[in-house]
Amino acid sequence: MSNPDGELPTEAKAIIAEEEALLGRVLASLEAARQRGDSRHQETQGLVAQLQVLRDEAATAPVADLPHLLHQMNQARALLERQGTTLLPDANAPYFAHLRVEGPAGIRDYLLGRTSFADASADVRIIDWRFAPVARVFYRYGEGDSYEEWFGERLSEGTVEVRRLVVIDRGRLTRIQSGTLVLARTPEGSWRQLGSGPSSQLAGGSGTAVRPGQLGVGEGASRREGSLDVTAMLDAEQFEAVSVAADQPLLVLGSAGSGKTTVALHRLAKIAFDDRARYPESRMKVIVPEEGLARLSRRLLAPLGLDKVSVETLDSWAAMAARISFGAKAIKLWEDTPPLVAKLKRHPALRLSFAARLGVLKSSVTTLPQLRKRLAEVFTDRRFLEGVVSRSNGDLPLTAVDETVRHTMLQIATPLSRELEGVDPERLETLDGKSLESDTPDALAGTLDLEDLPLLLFLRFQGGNLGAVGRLVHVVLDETEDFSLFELFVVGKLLGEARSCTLAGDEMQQTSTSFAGWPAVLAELGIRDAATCRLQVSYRCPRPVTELARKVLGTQATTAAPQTGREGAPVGFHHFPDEAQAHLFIGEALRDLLEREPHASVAVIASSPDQARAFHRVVADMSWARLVLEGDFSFEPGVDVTDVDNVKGLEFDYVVIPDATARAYPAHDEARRRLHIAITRTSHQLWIVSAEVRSPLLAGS
Ligand SMILES: Nc1ncnc2c1ncn2[C@@H]1O[C@H](COP(=O)(O)OP(=O)(O)OP(=O)(O)O)[C@@H](O)[C@H]1O
Repeated sequence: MSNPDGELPTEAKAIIAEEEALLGRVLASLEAARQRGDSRHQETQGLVAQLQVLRDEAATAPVADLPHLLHQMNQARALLERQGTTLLPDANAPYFAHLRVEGPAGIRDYLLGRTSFADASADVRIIDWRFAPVARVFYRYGEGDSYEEWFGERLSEGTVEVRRLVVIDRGRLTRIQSGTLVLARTPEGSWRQLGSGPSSQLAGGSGTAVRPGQLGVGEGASRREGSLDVTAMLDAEQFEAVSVAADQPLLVLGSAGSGKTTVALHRLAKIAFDDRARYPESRMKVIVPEEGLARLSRRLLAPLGLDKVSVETLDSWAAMAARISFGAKAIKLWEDTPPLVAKLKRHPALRLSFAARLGVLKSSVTTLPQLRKRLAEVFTDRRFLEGVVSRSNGDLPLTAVDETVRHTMLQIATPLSRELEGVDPERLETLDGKSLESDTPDALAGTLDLEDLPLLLFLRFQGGNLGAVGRLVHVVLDETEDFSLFELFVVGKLLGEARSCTLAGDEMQQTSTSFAGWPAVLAELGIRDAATCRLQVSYRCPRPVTELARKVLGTQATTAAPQTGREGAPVGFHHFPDEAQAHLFIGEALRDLLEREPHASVAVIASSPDQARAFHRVVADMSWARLVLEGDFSFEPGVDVTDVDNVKGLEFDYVVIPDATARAYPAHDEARRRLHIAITRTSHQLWIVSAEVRSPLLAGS
């Protein structure tokens, strides 16, 4: 539904006029501030003006209100002291929400933004969403609600008169959302009213008018700079979680797309802002399992003002921590550990076996060569490994013992190059110029597996400490269900006694069977009293997608179904006799889609890198097609051809699963979770394509 400007209801026209006038006032006020001097000076002026307003209020306020006003003045003063690096609000997008309250001081308009600014003479108040007490009113109450909030020592009561989300793009108002009323400016400059209802509450909204067999619902037809800022959209439950005291460990649980990453990163922003001295950015860290999510997290942190916080993948973090801890310039790593060996080395059963052997493992041995030797003894000790397998309750097969011993023997063998020391180097090259070791088991000699690093750090800690690895004041672990207990142990030691951390996770998205459960995760980190929040609303996926995702999970769905208010296009199922036909069909559909919707973000999520490569050949010559197998997503419009292991935590307008076959996704718990992850990356429309034998997980769909 859309109305041209002239046909807008009177109420809508009044809202647009009011918001335009407000923005005009803000921009004029900012321009005046800018002209009065450099922005730093003006920020000072803004805060000084704010202080002046508070002081004026204090002069006439009842005695009972004074503590509250003094509290606010103190905070403004603290801001003044630390505002050496803060600037005026960005005139391109100075705020993202408008709140009008009728309270003890009469009617007041507040604008929520990322940098505070006040101009009393122009009646302009931009407040920082992280800091201003009144921001709580915005996040906790709806339009027309009466509110009661403690600001410092004072109970403030009033009514929320206006609560609107706005998008300002390059200094121009482009979107207003007031309850279910959504108004958007067209590229031609007129205003139209978009469909009402919960579907329009997400970025871009979603259409349901899809022709059968056609991919695309119009989301990528034009550029989307004008989408609502998620900071403005945090729901009351999410804001509550963001506001949990910094020294309280917080576990954020929820189904795919419920906003766990959003909450964890906003909490980080709030903690950094509230107490910069205690929580400097340089000593906070975000650790995630995959490169793609690391890149996305960096992109999300930048607008929150946290570009200095380091975001690392588990592997790069462990490699760096090990190098620092052991004072080693480089550690020769083998990144292609056989899957079964990797599974054993990350399994909770190994942690239990280590615990049982700690008496033997505990010693003053702390150097890398010594600990490496100790680890090699463990991984060639069949009796010990059989114990691990039996502790895994059938999760690890007995063949894991042989594989681990064989792999370890090759790693501890003397590298061929050392054995052949003194021999003419030219004679040690093969005909194609490679070294004698490459591509042979000898290449393994002298290497460690990536999975060994947390184990070595664990062992090193038993001997005393972790050496020079820097302490952390707060850490965000995202997709925590994929961290091994050894990794968690090391993180716990780096956090020290304070244990200030945010753990985001969803047990239904574990990609291996090594998840030991949330109590074990907390215990390993040394946390006894975590606050827990379980996010209830699925924001990313429309209803047809969440419903299919639940069905695919089957008995693996361990929690209640999330609420999902958003309708959307039905899931498209397409089956072909053979793979070549399926690929051709998808290729054509993508070409057609990208012609109609050049700004769409699409993922073709295959079950494995080989399958991704196979499909990519079909579209390789298209400028919009990218093969992404190492998490190197660009987040640009176009098609990313990738595999399930790359996409955790990410989202795309359109998702195509090209190989929903019985081979790729058999009736197996791990396959259920993997298919569920691929499915839930969808923001707007999902296609499931299969050839030959269809996956049994889709039976009845
Ligand atoms: N309150 C909200 N209103 C509207 N959109 C929201 C809200 N909270 C989060 N979102 C959006 O929902 C999407 C999913 O959020 P996010 O990635 O944080 O979820 P997640 O739980 O971490 O997902 P996953 O389990 O897949 O990692 C994002 O596009 C985010 O901007």
